[in-house]
Amino acid sequence: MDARETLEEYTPGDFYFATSRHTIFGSGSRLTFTGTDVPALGDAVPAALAGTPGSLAVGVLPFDTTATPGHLVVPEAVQVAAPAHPAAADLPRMTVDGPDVVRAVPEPVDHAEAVARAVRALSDRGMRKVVLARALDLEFSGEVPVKAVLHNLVKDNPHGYTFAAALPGGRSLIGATPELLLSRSGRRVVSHPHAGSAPRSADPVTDRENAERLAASRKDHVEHAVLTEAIVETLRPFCRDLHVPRTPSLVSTPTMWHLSTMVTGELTDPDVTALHLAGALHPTPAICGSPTEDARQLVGELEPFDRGYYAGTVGWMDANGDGEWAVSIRCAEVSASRLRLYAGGGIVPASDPKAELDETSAKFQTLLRAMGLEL
Ligand SMILES: C=C(O[C@@H]1C=C(C(=O)O)C=C[C@H]1O)C(=O)O
Repeated sequence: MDARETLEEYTPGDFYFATSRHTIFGSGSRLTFTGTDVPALGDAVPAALAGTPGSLAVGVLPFDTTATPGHLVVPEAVQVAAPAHPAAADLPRMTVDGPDVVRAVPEPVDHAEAVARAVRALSDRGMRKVVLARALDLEFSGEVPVKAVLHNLVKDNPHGYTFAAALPGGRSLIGATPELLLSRSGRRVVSHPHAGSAPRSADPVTDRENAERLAASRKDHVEHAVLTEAIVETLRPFCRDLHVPRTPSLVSTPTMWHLSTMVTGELTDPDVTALHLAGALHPTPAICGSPTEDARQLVGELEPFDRGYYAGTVGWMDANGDGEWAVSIRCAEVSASRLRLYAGGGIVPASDPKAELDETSAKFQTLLRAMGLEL
C-alpha cells in the first residue's frame, strides 16, 4: 500500500503518522493500554509486543501524564508505507465546510494579559521560562470532517510529523508538528527540539526579514537554550556519546520559522526503549517551562482549560523498543461536531504580550489552512 492509499483508507479511530522516512498506518485495536503511570506503560508495551515481530504500539501521551491517561493501542493491522511526499503535494485539496461557531478560549486580550502576568511571575518566582497556550473552539453543523482535514494537512506539510490518533471516548487528535521529542533506532537516539518562532510571510522579502530577525533575536536564543539544556541534561545519563550543535539552526514549516537543534546520541544500555526515553524527556521546556514543576504550576494558574493531549507526545514503538515520538503541537482534539485547536508559545522575561499573542495566531494557521479557514 502506498502513502496515498493509506490516506484514502483512513477513517477516524485509525492511527496515521507521516514522516519524511515513512508513513505508518494502524487500524483496529488488538490491545489497549491506558493509564497515568508512564513507566508502567513503558514496561507493559514491550512485554505485550515481545514475540510478535513486526507488531507496533501506537498512540499518545497527554501534557499532564499524572491527570490524563496515556492511550496506546496495538492495532490489528499495521502498514508501513513509503513517505507521503513528494507525491502528496499533487493531491487535490479536499473541501471542508466551515464551522458555525468559532470561539477563542480565552479571549485574545485575556491571553495577552496572562502573558503579562507570566512575565511578572517569572521574575517573582525566579523562573526561566513558561509556555502559555490558548485555544480556538470550533463547532460544525455535523461531524467534523477529520479525514478531509488530515488529507489537507498531509498535502500541505512535506516535512515533520503529520498525524491522526485515537483518543479515549471516540475522540481524535490531528495535527502536523515539526518537533521530534525522541526517536530510537537500535542504540541511536535523536531529539530535535524547537523553540524560538517567527511567522512565515507570502511576501518573500518580509519572509526573509522575519527569519533574519529570529536568527538574531537574543530573546529567542535564550528561550531555545533553556530547552536544549533540559534535553541534553535528561539524555546525557542514557548516552555514551551525545552530539549537540553549538548553535541552533533556522528551520521552517509552511507557517512558521523556528530555531531548532538536532541532538543525536548513542545509548549506553540498548534495553532503554523509545517510550521510556520520551517519558523521561516529557514535558520539555518547549511546551512546559523551566523549572518544570514551577512551570506546570503556573500553566495551571494562568490557562483556563485542561490541555488534554495537546503538548503531549504522539508516536509509535516496536517490539525492539525502537520508535518515534513527536511533540503534539499544531494540533486539535476532535469530538463529534466539535474541534478544539491549540497554540502556545514560550514566555521568558523579555517576552512582549502582543508579540506572544500574534505568535499563537500564526501557529493556529497550520490547522486553519487545512480547514480552508482564514481567521
Ligand atoms: C507550544 C507550541 O510550540 C512550541 C513553542 C515554540 C516557541 O515558543 O517558540 C516553538 C516551537 C514549539 O516547541 C505550539 O505550537 O503550540
